[in-house]
Amino acid sequence: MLEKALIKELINFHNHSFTIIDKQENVIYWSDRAAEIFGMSNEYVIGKKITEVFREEHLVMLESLRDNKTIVKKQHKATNNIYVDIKSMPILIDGEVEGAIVSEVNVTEQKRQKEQIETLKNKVSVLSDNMKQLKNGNFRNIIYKSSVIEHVKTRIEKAAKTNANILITGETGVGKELFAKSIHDTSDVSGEFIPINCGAIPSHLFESELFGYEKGAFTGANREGNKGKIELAEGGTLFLDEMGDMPLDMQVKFLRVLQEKQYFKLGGNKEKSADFRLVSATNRKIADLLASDDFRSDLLYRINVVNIHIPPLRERPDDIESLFFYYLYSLSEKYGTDVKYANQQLINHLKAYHWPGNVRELINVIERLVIFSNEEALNNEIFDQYLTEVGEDAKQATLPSVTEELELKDYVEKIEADYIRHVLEENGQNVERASKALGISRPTLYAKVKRFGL
Ligand SMILES: Nc1ncnc2c1ncn2[C@@H]1O[C@H](COP(=O)(O)OP(=O)(O)OP(=O)(O)O)[C@@H](O)[C@H]1O
Repeated sequence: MLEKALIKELINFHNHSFTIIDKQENVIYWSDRAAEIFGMSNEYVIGKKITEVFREEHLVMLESLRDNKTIVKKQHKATNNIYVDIKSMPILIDGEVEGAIVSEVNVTEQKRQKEQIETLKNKVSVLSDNMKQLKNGNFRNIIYKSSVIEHVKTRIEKAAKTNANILITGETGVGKELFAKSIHDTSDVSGEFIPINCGAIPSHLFESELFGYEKGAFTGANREGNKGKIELAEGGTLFLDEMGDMPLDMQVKFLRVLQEKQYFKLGGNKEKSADFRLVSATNRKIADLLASDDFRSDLLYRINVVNIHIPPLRERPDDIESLFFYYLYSLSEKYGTDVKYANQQLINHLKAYHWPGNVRELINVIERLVIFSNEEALNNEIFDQYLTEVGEDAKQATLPSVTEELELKDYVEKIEADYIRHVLEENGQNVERASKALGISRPTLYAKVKRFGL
């Protein structure tokens, strides 16, 4: 009796569980630790076929039983949410396999902590980059890590020193207004930055918005008259956003201002001089503007002396992580919540998505994650749901769409990086298994992971 009790104590002394099956694959021993790890009682498991208790693909001990193999595995997925270090052996009697024994120790928590540490390390590095960025003079509000944006910054610094008219192009939400502001901040001008959104002003009000009006210029006008944006921008920068939407009749009038540097206020008879630096922006392609009947090409040539193109976010995935953590912090502050933990899988998914709405879309997604994640970690499902909502397959690695600015080798590299990221995820970030699935050696995979920053 005492002996039996002692053996039981010994078996449960460490954190290892023990399970024994017989030749018919029935469970004949299930230790207390096994019951603890898997949350299944002795009474429930003993006598059952092991395949009734666990899914066959998770059962290493069947290999020991069927193939007479000893197997030692680190971080084996025992169930959908439990990871164990495992050792499995056949039980031999007179050289015959009569059963199998498996011993497991639960490492789910260690695995979770290791992942958290990895993410925290990434966070710290991204945040320290962002800190450097915040000290980055006139570009401090622009968060980036990519060499693509570094290149844009260099072009802006050169262009801002001249008086040339600048046209910023780029898809919606890439941050054209931020870059316009940085041009203003970098220029040596004393006046203000005056933005005007050409797409948002009804055409009958456009002229008075831009040129201003004198007292009593028209019925309903302000008695004192009004300053137009051109006057407000004196000695500073006039930023015409969505320039492609300027009404045609205004285009003619504005072109005259640019040529003559003079204009009349509405209802005024004294010519005023126009003295501003012009920065315009459009999300239409220059070639489309030139081809269309609703935009004058002579005006386009005038405003596009220097072109600054802001590439879409999908062409600079390095910026996604920096922007993500920057906005995660600022939006958590805005909503008065703790900054929640973001696991690597979420970051990888964010980096793989093609962001047609660019940074604006990313900010909206982060806002959702901050508002609707209830646990201590951000809820990945919120992003999956979002992808479904916008018609994307959440599980599929997304292919970058073709753009004219991308060279073939860069496009191929992006596909390669996306696919490797996808296979790594499918294999629980296990480099050994992923390298086998990809048909490349482990060192080659490591080198690629490092190069693509996966
Ligand atoms: N690199 C960046 N760092 C920080 N915030 C950014 C960055 N790029 C864009 N944003 C933010 O993304 C949002 C959208 O930017 P913005 O309005 O400048 O886009 P846009 O290119 O002018 O778009 P649209 O063509 O639709 O007007 C803004 O809140 C802006 O502050």
